[in-house]
Amino acid sequence: MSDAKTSPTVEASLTALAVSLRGVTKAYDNGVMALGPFDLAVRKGEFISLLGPSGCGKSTALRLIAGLSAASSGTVRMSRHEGPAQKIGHGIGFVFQEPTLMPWTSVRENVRLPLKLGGVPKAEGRARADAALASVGLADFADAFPRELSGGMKMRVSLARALVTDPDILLMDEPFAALDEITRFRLNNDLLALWRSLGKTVIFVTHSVFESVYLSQRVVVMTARPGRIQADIRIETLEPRGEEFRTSAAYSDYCRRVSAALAPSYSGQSML
Ligand SMILES: Nc1ncnc2c1ncn2[C@@H]1O[C@H](COP(=O)(O)OP(=O)(O)OP(=O)(O)O)[C@@H](O)[C@H]1O
Repeated sequence: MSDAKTSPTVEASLTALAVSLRGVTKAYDNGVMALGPFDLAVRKGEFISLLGPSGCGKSTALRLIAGLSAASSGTVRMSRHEGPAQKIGHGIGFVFQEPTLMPWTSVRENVRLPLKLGGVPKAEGRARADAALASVGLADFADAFPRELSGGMKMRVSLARALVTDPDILLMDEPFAALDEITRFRLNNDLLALWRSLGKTVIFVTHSVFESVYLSQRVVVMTARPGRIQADIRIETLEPRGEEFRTSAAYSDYCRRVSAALAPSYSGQSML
């Protein structure tokens, strides 16, 4: 994260950052200007949400951070990985909207996949997969097949697969969007508990104002495409959060503030 000319003070603040995007733009080959210029700094251990209208470039921003796609201009920087120099997955875990599990093999083997691809010996991989499954409440389902699981359980498996490499940063792209509300609330609570216990940096993409306020320490509201920062709202409340936060006046106030910040991003957009 450091430049040769960076001062010690700036260096100290940079090392506390997990991710930094400066003046980042992304134009796709078909000419679509998807993002930017976009600036974002995420501190280590922070939980932030990216919120914005459909097509504003949220997934694009995650893909740039993950290194799955290159920026057209600007800089994307990640913190140095702590631990093994060549960490599997480069210190990043990605959870997509679809669980994308292999239907022909067990839950354990699905979770073990990144370790298998990374050359981790089978016995160690199985033990780590079982530990990751236990962390998402699925210890008893390691031998099950994906078809035997509910939508929420499949998403837990997907989360376990992202955690199994012990990433520093967890990128989540609308992971709970397809789930019913009760399942979503449960997963929200379990994700917060995991975040508190594991201390990962989480960047969470959602369309939901309510979900973003419930989960995040900061809600980053994006403009319509090409996505830029419209507002960056810190959610301050007593931790740990739970159902009493969801029904509190403070929660409603934050939801109103975030909705108001989001409204201009929808102006001129057809609701059809
Ligand atoms: N590979 C690609 N090639 C061309 N255009 C793309 C590509 N991927 C995304 N786009 C376009 O870039 C814009 C931003 O897409 P992106 O998926 O990042 O938005 P999003 O905010 O995540 O949308 P949603 O909330 O609907 O998932 C859209 O107009 C999309 O059509």
